[in-house]
Amino acid sequence: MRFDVVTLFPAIFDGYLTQSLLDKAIVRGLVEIQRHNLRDWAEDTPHRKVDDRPFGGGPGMLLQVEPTVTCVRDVDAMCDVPARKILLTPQGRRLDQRLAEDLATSDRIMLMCGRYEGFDQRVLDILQPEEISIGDFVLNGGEVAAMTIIDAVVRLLPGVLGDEQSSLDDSFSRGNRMLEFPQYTRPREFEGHTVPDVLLSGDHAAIAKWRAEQSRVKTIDRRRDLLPENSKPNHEHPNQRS
Ligand SMILES: Nc1cc(-c2ccc3ccn(Cc4ccc(CN5CCCC5)cc4)c3c2)n[nH]1
Repeated sequence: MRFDVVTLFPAIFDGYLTQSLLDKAIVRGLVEIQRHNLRDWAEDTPHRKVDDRPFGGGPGMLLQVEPTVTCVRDVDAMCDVPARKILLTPQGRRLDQRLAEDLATSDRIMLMCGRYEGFDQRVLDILQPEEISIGDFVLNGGEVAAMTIIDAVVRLLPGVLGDEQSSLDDSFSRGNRMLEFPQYTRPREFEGHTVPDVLLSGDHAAIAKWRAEQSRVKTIDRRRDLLPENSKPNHEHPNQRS
């Protein structure tokens, strides 16, 4: 899979791209991440301006339609595979595991990271990107949201996580909607806190039963909304794919 990230701050991704899981996946050719600095498509030099004040007044600045549309079209044309265009915004469809699984089926994804007060509306009207939010809070730009999407998607790609780390039985994966059971490792006792005996018993049926019960109790306590009897569809954003 290839990600193309359009951003004013490509350096924000430096540390993230060298972290082990992603670095290994890139090295193994399972994923490719290309960054594109929107400022390289600015019309006028030397200021390389890509933002301007909103018509009608209001706070802050907006990213202008001309450099953005030109940039996205040029980036899209850099590779034969057309990119699934995603614009990060607080107003988008909420990212959840189902959407991450859907994104993981794409061959190429372009992540459009805005800054300031966002993009001129005509960027959305012309390019018709899918709009995705990572939660009901306002970040300072799209880059952290873009990294979140990359993180959630890359781990789902075949071969990225070793079999022993499979994402198959994550909470939320493949329709699983229960919270995780408590997990323990050595030592068996720490400051008087011990490991539940059942986990040391070697009785795999009893362990599975205990874990299922722990998940159920935790889910009822913290996220009743996840229980099958309470589930409701994730209302898709009007311009979202099905
Ligand atoms: N899930 C999620 C995604 C983002 C996100 C993504 C991209 C950008 C680009 C710029 N911003 C900052 C920003 C500032 C102001 C407004 C508009 N105002 C907010 C409250 C009243 C009107 C919107 C946005 C982003 C934020 N945040 N949270």
